[in-house]
Amino acid sequence: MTTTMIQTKGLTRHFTVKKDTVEAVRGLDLRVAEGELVALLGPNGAGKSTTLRMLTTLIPPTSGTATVAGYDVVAQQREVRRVIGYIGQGNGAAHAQRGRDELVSQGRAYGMSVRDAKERAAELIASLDLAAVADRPVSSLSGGQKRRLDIAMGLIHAPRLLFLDEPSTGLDPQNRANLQEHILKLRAEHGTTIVLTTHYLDEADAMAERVIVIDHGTVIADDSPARLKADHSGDLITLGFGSVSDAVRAAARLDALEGAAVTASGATVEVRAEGGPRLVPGIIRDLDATGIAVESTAVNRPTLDDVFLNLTGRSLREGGTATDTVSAEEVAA
Ligand SMILES: Nc1ncnc2c1ncn2[C@@H]1O[C@H](COP(=O)(O)OP(=O)(O)OP(=O)(O)O)[C@@H](O)[C@H]1O
Repeated sequence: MTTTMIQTKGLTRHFTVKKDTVEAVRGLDLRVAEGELVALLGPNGAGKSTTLRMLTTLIPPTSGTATVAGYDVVAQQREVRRVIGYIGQGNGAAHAQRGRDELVSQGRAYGMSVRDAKERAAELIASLDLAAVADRPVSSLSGGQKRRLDIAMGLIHAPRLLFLDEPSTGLDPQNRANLQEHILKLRAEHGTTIVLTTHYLDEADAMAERVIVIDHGTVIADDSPARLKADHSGDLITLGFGSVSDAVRAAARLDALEGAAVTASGATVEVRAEGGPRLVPGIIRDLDATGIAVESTAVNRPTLDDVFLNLTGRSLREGGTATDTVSAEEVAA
């Protein structure tokens, strides 16, 4: 039996803006077990931050209930705060201070002795790779180093549960990869339960064993990235033809393929189906036999964006979001 770390029932939060009501979170039912690494994935405005802010006691729910480590987020705020670490969007430490001093002050604020706070700060500085910069003013740190310091601040009191709101927003790809590695290491070393929000598809895919997809304040899917992709999407086969009429004829023929969704656009036909790489040779042979030459092929694996598109009819992708698209050769390999 796994210990429940987070349990919400009908968790709801409304905001009133002028006379309008914004239903930021609508009746969320969630359970997160101790030790899980869960990503809340959704577009801007889906309700991810509002959910975290309720779970971290920063704002009360409009209705519904939530417990964290067995404590009620409304009635037992102090107990909840003792067991969690929260790294919001751009916490930003005081800039003239040295990172190490920031960490010790934060530890003291949690009631740690100076000695314990110093010891823990030194540990975190080492494990988050901050040794070279910990004694410099925070204002001189790079974005990636500041974000790692934010994480150290959230971890100073050794929380059992860490909330990370958009941990890598504003970081370049190298720093993002670096940060992800640090988070995974922390978890491996301390068994910390981690809940992070992200709208980076690749981040959710690479880090989380469980992805909770949120849209308009409700959960629309909840599973491992691999299962989500297998259940809600298929491979995308793109076929290129010499003419629009060939593409139209090919699409008509491919429509007969069981379990496949076919769309034609110009001289290109897209087929969404399971087991794409295995289907392609047969498709080429079949079309060839009916006098339609396939000029190019590509097979792309499904991404979490395809899952979201399939579930909502909209794309989650925003500018700069990486994909896990691979070429036909890689798929076949
Ligand atoms: N303090 C507030 N007052 C009014 N509306 C709010 C407030 N906070 C959030 N909202 C609204 O609630 C909805 C959910 O916002 P929330 O910040 O939770 O989304 P999100 O999924 O975290 O988005 P992002 O990825 O952009 O951070 C949005 O429509 C937002 O405008």
